[in-house]
Amino acid sequence: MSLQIQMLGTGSAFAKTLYNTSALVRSNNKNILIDCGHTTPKSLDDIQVQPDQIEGIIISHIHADHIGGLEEMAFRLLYEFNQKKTKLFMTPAIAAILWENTLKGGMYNPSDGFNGIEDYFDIVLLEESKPTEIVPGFTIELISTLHIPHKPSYSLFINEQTFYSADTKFNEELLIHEVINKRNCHTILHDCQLGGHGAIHATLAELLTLPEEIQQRIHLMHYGDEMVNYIGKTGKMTFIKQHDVLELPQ
Ligand SMILES: Nc1ccn([C@@H]2O[C@@H]3COP(=O)(O)O[C@H]3[C@H]2O)c(=O)n1
Ligand SMILES: [Zn+2]
Ligand SMILES: [Zn+2]
Repeated sequence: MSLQIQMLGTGSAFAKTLYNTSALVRSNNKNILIDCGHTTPKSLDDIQVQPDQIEGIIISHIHADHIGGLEEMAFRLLYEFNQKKTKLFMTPAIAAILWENTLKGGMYNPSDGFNGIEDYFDIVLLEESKPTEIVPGFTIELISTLHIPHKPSYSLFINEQTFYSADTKFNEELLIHEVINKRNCHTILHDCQLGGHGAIHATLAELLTLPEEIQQRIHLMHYGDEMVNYIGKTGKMTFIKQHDVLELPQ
């Protein structure tokens, strides 16, 4: 048994030199994506992983840097890979809006029988806050986060031991009580806005207020192109880079 996470991108929504923040989790030879932004298919191609090698995609929320690559993935599976489908793992709240609010514009094609999201993907609904083994050895729990008010968005616990924030405002209570005290996560992948104030993301200044023993567990992701100016200024936290691989505890 092994569990690895490889960052496909570590960039913010508007980064131009970094791919969108998303990750490839490998569990016992099954590949699962965490999010699929508009640059994710290119990043997968860089590491020579093809769409038909992806078992499924977990959706954290429906901003384009997290779901903008879904149309390409589905169309390539359909037209280049012999009508294969991949799974989409998401909560009912995301499922209720993903097709109508986003995918339908490009993918609605009734004359060929493509009327809805289930014509392109195998939908797997996940209950919020309920750990679910989605492939052998890989359990996720989706936790509602503070991102855009009234828009569903989720962080993930992986096997109750790793925290992947996706996009969220700084939430000290969640980090201390749920991530550290309750689950004692030793690996934390956290979004990081390098400057400005934290309207919808955790800022570096906010993350730096955490105790050092928590900071040393944190790998920063979802940062801007100006990251190079911040090397050495992140306390005990480190930047994870695109295509870096971490072995995760099981
Ligand atoms: N209230 C908001 C809403 C959005 N944004 C920017 O738009 C991006 C959408 O993707 P993201 O990765 O959530 O980051 C958001 C902000 O850059 C923002 O800066 N403020
Ligand atoms: Zn984002
Ligand atoms: Zn977002």
